[in-house]
Amino acid sequence: MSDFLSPPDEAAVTAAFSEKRWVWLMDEEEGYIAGHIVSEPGADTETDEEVDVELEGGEKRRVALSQTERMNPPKFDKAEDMADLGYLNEASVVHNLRLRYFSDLIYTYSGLFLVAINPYKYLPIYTEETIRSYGNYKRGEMPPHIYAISDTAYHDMLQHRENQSILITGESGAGKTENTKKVIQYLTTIASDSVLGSGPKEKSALERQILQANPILEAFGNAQTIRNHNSSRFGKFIRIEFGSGGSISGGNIEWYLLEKSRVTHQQPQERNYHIFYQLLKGASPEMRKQLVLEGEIKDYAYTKDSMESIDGVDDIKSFEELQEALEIMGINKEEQMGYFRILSGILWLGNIELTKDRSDQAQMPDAAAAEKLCHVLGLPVTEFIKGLLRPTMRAGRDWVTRGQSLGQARYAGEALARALYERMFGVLVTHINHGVTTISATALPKKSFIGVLDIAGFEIFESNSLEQLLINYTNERLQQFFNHHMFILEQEEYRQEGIPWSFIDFGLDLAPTIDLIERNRPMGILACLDEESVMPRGSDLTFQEKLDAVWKGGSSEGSNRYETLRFRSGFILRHYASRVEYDTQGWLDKNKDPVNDDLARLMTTSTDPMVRSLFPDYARGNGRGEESEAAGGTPRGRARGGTFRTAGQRHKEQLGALMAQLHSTEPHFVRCILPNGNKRPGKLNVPMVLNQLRCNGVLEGIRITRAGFPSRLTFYDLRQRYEILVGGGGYVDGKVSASLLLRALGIDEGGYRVGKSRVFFRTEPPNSRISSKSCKASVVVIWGGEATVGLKSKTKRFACCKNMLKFMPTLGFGPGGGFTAVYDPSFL
Ligand SMILES: Nc1ncnc2c1ncn2[C@@H]1O[C@H](COP(=O)(O)OP(=O)(O)OP(=O)(O)O)[C@@H](O)[C@H]1O
Repeated sequence: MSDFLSPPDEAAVTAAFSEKRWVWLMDEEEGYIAGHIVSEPGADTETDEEVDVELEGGEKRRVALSQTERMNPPKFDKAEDMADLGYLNEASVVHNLRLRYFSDLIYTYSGLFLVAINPYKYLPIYTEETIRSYGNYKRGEMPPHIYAISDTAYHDMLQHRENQSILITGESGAGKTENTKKVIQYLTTIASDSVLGSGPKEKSALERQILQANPILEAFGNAQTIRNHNSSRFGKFIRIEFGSGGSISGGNIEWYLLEKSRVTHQQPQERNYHIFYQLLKGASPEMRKQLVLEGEIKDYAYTKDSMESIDGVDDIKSFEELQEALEIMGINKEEQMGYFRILSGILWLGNIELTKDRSDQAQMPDAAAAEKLCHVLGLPVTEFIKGLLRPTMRAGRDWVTRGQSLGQARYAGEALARALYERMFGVLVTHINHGVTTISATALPKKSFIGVLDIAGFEIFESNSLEQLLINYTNERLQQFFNHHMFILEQEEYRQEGIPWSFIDFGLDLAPTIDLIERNRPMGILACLDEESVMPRGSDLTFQEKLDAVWKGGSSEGSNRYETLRFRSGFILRHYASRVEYDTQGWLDKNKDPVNDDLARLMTTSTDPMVRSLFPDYARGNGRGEESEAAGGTPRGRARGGTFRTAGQRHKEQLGALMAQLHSTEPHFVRCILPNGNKRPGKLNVPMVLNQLRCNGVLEGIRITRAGFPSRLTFYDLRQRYEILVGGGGYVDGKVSASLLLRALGIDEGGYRVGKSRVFFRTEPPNSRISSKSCKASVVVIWGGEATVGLKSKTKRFACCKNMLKFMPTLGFGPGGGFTAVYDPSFL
C-alpha cells in the first residue's frame, strides 16, 4: 500500500514514525522509555487492557495500557512551547526538555511557565548583542529565553502601566540566582538604552548600584553547600523601580528566611558564609589589627571544620570586589569596618571555651576570647561574662541571677552569634536599600516596578523540620497564586470569546493545606506552635499533642491533609507536590528563637554604633520593665512595644506582605531545573527532572490546562487544515462557517466550543482508533498531518499530504464511496 501515497520529503520521517504505534513506557530508572505497541488492544473497548510493547533494543514488555503515554511524532521534537505538543503528557514534556537540553536549548515554555535547565557550562547566550535582539523583536519571534520574559515584563509595565513580577523558583543549584542576575542585567541594559534612544550606553550610578547589590548579598548571604558552590541561603524579592519613560529610578530588596544555623554549624564538605573566608584571607594587616583578627580559618570554631576554599574561587579577590561594591553602594570604609567588627565578634564568640564545675554550672576558665569579643564589639567584659554564665531570670515578682548549665550557656552563646549575624544581615540590606534610595531621590519619580522573586522551591529531605515547613508553606502560597492567576486569565479568555464555561479555580485546591498551616481558628500549625511557645510548660510534645487533637482525622476539625505519626513525634502533610513527613523535634526552640535577654540588652549599650543598632527591640524602654506581663517568664525576642514575635509568625507576616505585593502585579513564572546531582554538563537525570516538574507546578499547570479547552485554533487555521476533507468551497471565515466545518467533520460536539475568533478544543482527544463498522474503510486524520487509511482489519498509517484524498478512489472508496473520518485534536 505504501506506494499509492508518496509523502512529501519532510514528512518521510513522520511516515516512518507512523508505521508503528509509538508510546512512552514508564520506567523506574529511566523515567520513560520509547517503545511501540505490537499487540493491539481490543478495538472498541475502553478498559485498561494489557498490551505488548517492543522497546528499541527488541525487548518486549507486557504492560497495562494506562502505564503508557502517547508519543508525539518527530515534527514536534524540540517544541519551543510545550503547550503546542499534540500529546501533552509527562513523558512528552520531559522528552522535549531532554532533546532541547542536549542541543543547548536550556529555555522552554510550558504555557505560562518558562522552564530553565541549568546547563552547568558557559553558553554564549547572554551577550549584549543577544540582549538587544530580544529588545528589538516581539515575543514569539525569538526563542524562549529569560531575556524574553524580562522584555515582556518591561514592555507590559510600560504599556499597561502595571507593576510586574517575575517569580523564579527551583531547587538549590537549579539556577535561580543566575537567572535573577540575567533579569537584572537585561533590565539595566535596556532601561539605560531607553533613556537616550537606541544604542549601548554607559550605565548610570543608580544602575551600577543595583548591579553591585548582588556581590554584597552573595558575600553575606551565600555559602558553599554540597549542592551548590555559591548557594543563596535566603530568599529575596528585588524590586526595580522605573520612571514613566522606562528608565530606572530606584530599587529595593526584601529578604526571607536566612539560614542562620550555618553561622555556628556546617555540614561536612560545606562552608560558613563566604564573607568569613573573604575577611580572614583578604583583610590587610592593618585591618586585622583593628578587628583583632588574630587567627586563620582553622583557628576559629565556626570555620575550622569547614572547607577552606572552593575550587575556582579566589576569596581574596572576592573580598576586594566586595569592598568596591560596598563603596559604590555608598557604604564608606568606617561603615564597612562596622560590619567586619561584628563578624570578628561572632568568630570570637565561637572561641569562648566553657567548662562545668562540680555542680554542673558553666564556667569560663579563660576569658581571653571573651575579652577580644568585647573589645571588638565595644562591650564591658564583666557584664558580658555575667550575662552569659549567670543571667537574670524572673522568679515570681522578682528578678534573680541564676547559674547556667554548660549546655545552656553554650546554647546562649550560639544563639547570640546567630542573632548577631541575622540582624547584621538585615541592617546591611537596609543599608543597601538606603544607598539606592539616596541616589534615586534626585532621579525621576517612580512610576512602576518589576519585582524579581528568587526563592527556594519545595523541599523534601529525609528529615524535614520547621525550616522546610516554612519554605513549603511559601511554595504552597506561590503555587496557589499561580493557579489563581491562570484561572483568571483563562476565565477572561472564555469571557472575551463569549464561551459559557466556568473554569475551575484550582487555587482553591490548595486552600485546605494552606489553612491547616496558617489559620488561627481552629488553630493551624503555626498558631499551635506559637501558643505552645508561650506556655510555661509548653514542649515539642505538648505542641504535637495539641496539633493531633485538632487536626487528625475524626477530630472535629480533622483534615484529610493531615496525618499523625505512630512511632515518632511529627506529622505528615499533604502538599500539592507530595506528602511530606515533618519531624517536630526542636520546633519550639526554633520558633522562639531565644536570645539571652541580658546579652541582647548589653548590645544596646555598646560603644559601637553599629552594634548598638542591632537590637533596638531590647533597648531601654522596651526592656524588662515594660514587658514583664507579656514575658510570663518565657524566652524573649520581642518587637517594639514588648510583643513576643516568633519565627513562624514573622514569616507568616512577611509572606502575607509579599503575596499582597504580588497580587498587585502582572506575574511571570520561571521554573529552574537541576539536571543532575553531580553539577555536570551534558547529563540529565529524567526521574529527578520529573520530580522537580511535579514539585514546581509545571505538571500541575498542565493538569489545569487540560481541565478546560486548552487547544485553540483560529477560524482561518481551522479552514486551512480541514476544508480539504469536507469538500469545502463556499465557506466564509467566521463562526458560522467554523461550526459548519466542524459538524461536517463529524467531531463530537462536546469536544469543542466555537468562540468569536477561534475554536477551543479539549485536550483529551476523542478516541482515534478506527471504527470501520459501517463503511469499507476509514481515515483517521490526526491533526499535524498523519493519516491512517484502513480496509477492514488491514490498516496503514501515512504522512498526510494535500492531495491524499485523490488516492481514495484508487482503493475503491473515495469521498463518494463512504469513509469515516475520525479526528484527533490532540495534535493541535
Ligand atoms: N544559565 C546558566 N549558565 C551557566 N551556568 C549556570 C546557569 N545557571 C546556573 N549555572 C551554574 O549553576 C550554579 C548554581 O546556580 P545558582 O546559584 O543560580 O542556583 P540557585 O538555584 O540559585 O541555588 P541556591 O538555591 O542554592 O542558591 C551556578 O553557580 C553556575 O555555575
